[in-house]
Amino acid sequence: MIYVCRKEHFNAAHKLWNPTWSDERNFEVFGPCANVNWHGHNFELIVTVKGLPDPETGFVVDLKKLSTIIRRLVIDKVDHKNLNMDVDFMQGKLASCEILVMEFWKILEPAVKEITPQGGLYKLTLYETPRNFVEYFGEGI
Ligand SMILES: Nc1nc2c(c(=O)[nH]1)N=C([C@H](O)[C@H](O)COP(=O)(O)OP(=O)(O)OP(=O)(O)O)CN2
Repeated sequence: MIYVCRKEHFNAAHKLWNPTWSDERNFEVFGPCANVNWHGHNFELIVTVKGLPDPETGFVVDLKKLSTIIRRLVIDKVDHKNLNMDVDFMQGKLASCEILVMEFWKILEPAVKEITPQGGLYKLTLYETPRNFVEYFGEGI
């Protein structure tokens, strides 16, 4: 098996806030990430596709097609947006990296399968800052 990766970029605003908690509890748990007037990040999303190379193209997946799918289905919906307010699939959800990457998986997995007959989506890696990142393998959905 070969693992093929495509990295995309977006920037977005959010705040970490649990609406069932008091303001005090939110500030205590989330600190500056609960800033009422939001804060922003330069996110990096790495999509890893697993599969076997097609004997006629040598490709596990056409990276141009993969990039187009990621941009159309995910990046265009979150880039320069407020994740709490503007993004349909994040409505009513906590805007952490963990929740975000699980929602990305639900959207991308079927679309990646369509262009990767001999494989499929293997891993999503989401960098929120250069030092904070999460990895997701599609478990528990
Ligand atoms: N498990 C999670 N923990 C945290 C998340 C998250 O999504 N999942 N998010 C945040 C904040 O939104 C943000 O990432 C915090 O940024 P910051 O503390 O500034 O992190 P940096 O890497 O930029 O800065 P350091 O100085 O290296 O801490 C918090 N936790």
